[in-house]
Amino acid sequence: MKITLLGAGAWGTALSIAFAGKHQVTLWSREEDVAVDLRETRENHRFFPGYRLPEAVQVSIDFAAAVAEAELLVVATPIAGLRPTVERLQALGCTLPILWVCKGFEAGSGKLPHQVVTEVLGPQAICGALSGPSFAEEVAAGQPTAVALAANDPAFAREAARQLHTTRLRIYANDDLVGVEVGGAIKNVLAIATGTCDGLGLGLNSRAALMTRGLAEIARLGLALGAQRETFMGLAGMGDLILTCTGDLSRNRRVGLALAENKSLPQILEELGHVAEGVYTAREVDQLARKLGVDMPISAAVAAVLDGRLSAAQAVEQLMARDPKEELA
Ligand SMILES: NC(=O)c1ccc[n+]([C@@H]2O[C@H](COP(=O)([O-])OP(=O)(O)OC[C@H]3O[C@@H](n4cnc5c(N)ncnc54)[C@H](O)[C@@H]3O)[C@@H](O)[C@H]2O)c1
Ligand SMILES: O=P(O)(O)OC[C@H](O)CO
Repeated sequence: MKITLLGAGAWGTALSIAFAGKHQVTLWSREEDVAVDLRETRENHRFFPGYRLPEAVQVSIDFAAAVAEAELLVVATPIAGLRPTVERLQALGCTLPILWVCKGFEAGSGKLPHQVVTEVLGPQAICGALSGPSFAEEVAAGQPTAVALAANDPAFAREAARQLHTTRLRIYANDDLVGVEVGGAIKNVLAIATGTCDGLGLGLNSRAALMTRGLAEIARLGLALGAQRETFMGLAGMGDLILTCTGDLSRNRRVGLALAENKSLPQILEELGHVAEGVYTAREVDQLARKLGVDMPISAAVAAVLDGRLSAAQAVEQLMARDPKEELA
């Protein structure tokens, strides 16, 4: 299959390496210097140093040409880049099936990726999300990984999962697009919480409590948005939550660790050099939860710390000072 990846950050570059063994891959970069680097050195020194791009991967900065030669598009920008990217596709009259790999609620609108895509391209667009526990570095290195693929068309989800599946990257089709997107979005907020907790030295009990009660928050908001509870026990829910909350490769976890050192958010993001989606999604989740009347105290605390309304230590005290409640309420 001819696949064009739109976005040459860490994840787009890693996926182009993973897909290249089985498919004809084009990697489109919006930054010309990244494309030149990739062509000349076969390495993305800016976003993904240390991993070699196979010779077979074509590198392009020509958006229209990269789209024209594809049978499947994979949008690999952060969620902030999803709307502008699909608007460019719409302007080209593109009717190709589209997958996205970004995780989050769109800043400002609070929309999930599939809502953004169908708002721009219309409900007839065949599209879906590839999500789950997957650090770019490990996927590029060919380490065994399993993720979920959900779409607005279940037959497309199954076929795309079958096509993209390899012996290194297991892809499980899932019919619950909302659940897959919600799990991937909120785990980033909880990874910031867990990183902060670990950075403050609050111990392993705290980490387990945050992850477990965090999963309850994911499920509560997900169910309110129409997701299926079982999805949150799967790869895009608990799987990605475990990975991102405990793995130091996570950018979101590293934001939390740095917040515990009282570094300012601008400094943290500058040092990171990559997107940490939880920083933008925390506020959207907090607002959506309030609007829908869903109790999400951990996500609210993360939003308050990121906005400078609470210190990390104050957020912990506030969470622990809440009234007792029933676990399954
Ligand atoms: N890195 C990972 O391990 C990983 C794994 C799974 C999912 N993801 C998700 O994939 C998405 C991209 O992550 P990444 O690691 O590649 O980020 P990154 O910070 O490494 O790279 C971001 C890329 O997106 C491009 N970009 C940024 N804003 C854009 C815009 N407005 N329009 C077009 N392009 C834009 C940048 O030029 C760059 O190529 C995020 O939503 C992330 O949560 C990342
Ligand atoms: O580095 P993070 O925190 O953006 O996480 C990367 C992936 O989403 C993990 O599945």
